[in-house]
Amino acid sequence: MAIIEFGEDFRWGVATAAYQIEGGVTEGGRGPSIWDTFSHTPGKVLNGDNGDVACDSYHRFDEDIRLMKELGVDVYRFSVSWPRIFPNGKGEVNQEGLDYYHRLVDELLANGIEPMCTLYHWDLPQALQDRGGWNNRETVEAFVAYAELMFREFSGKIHSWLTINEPWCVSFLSNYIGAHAPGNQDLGLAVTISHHLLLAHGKAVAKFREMKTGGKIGFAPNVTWLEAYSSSGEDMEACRRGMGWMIDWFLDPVFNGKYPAFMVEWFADHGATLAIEEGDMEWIQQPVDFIGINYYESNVARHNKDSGMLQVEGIDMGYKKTDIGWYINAEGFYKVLTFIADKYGNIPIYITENGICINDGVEKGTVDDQRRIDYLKAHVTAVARSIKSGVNLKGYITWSLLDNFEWAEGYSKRFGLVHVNYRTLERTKKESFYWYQKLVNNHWLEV
Ligand SMILES: CCOCCOc1ccc(-c2cn(C[C@@H]3NC[C@@H](O)[C@H]3O)nn2)cc1
Repeated sequence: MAIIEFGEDFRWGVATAAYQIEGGVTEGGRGPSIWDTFSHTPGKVLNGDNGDVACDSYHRFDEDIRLMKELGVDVYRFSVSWPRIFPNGKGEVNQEGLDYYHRLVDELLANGIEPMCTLYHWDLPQALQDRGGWNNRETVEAFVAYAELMFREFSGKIHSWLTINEPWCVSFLSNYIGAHAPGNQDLGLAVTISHHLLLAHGKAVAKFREMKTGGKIGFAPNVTWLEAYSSSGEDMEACRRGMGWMIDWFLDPVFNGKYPAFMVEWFADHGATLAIEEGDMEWIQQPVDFIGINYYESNVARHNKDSGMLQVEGIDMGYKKTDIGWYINAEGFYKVLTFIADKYGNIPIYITENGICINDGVEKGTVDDQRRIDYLKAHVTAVARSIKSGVNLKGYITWSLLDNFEWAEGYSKRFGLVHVNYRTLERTKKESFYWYQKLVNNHWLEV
């Protein structure tokens, strides 16, 4: 057995998101979001599931925080439901919504847990969607106004902020592939939305700097690693396109002030062009303090002209799969982290999401999720390897504390260290909870 060690200043956490855990969708003055609309549209979410109740964390966050305290985590990454703060997306502020998040944050601080706040984790106020949503530049300004209010309201309490979670999912998964809310399938629309998301991010960062409220701010792209099936140019280029879509398209503008030319050209060849206005790129490249990286899977891929818009075909190499069908490949985690550090300079990185869907149920009062322990062990080891290789990694936040509403998969897919019975809302600690507790408190693990 080998011992993998982490420094005492390396931070450990758990992550959730508002629409996936809160419930209480008509309580406390909350307005509807696009995920309320989408989940209540027949056929959009598996089994017709929705977030109306979810884990009922709107009423049970004290219990959730007791679990975090028992884990011993340093950080809780949660998201704020924009329509709880601005029920109509902008204009009138809902004080009950602010009060709820003050109670949550105060309880975290009272338990010595640092709040890391994601401002946008996909639950756009429906009122803004009715006016074009992220396709409308008005939504960019509404996001900045929302961010400004949150920075001011929680100044002194929240010191770590993330603007946008997984902009690839918000733009391309939700408006080109169409699997997530609002479910459009238009590449041009998705490309425009990706630009507006980056603009919203950059303008919010600029507002954060202007307000001088203290703390750090970043954003949380989701990434993957695609290993080329062969050393042929076409296979290597296919993998660059696949990763360029998720990584370079979002990080190049923020860190280098321009979109990757090879992707701009590829999208243009498919009828999707960027409408960049004067000053946009200057807003987008506002320096961030850190970047959140969300990683789940990687694969082997090759060129296939008949394989979708990108002409990238994944190859089943026989890697073990999770219960949501994603490949398990911790080597890809190490490779993508070193790739990002090499390409974008050694910006401080938090892993803001990494975890596995394992649907094991409760037996004899526990969940023997050894496969989750194996996944976490391998991926935390990849994090340690990255640190030893010079990647400026500051912390690891696992997805997720609780089983929760996994978007279009509904409640069928379980990512939590804690099992949730969606009928009784009873929380049950899984074996992985105790494994993570030991890692978090020891700062080392045996592999
Ligand atoms: C080509 C067709 O593809 C159809 C589905 O394609 C995807 C891709 C990616 C995802 C996805 C889900 N998650 C986990 C979440 N991250 C944020 C947090 O809320 C977690 O619940 N990350 N990525 C889902 C579906």
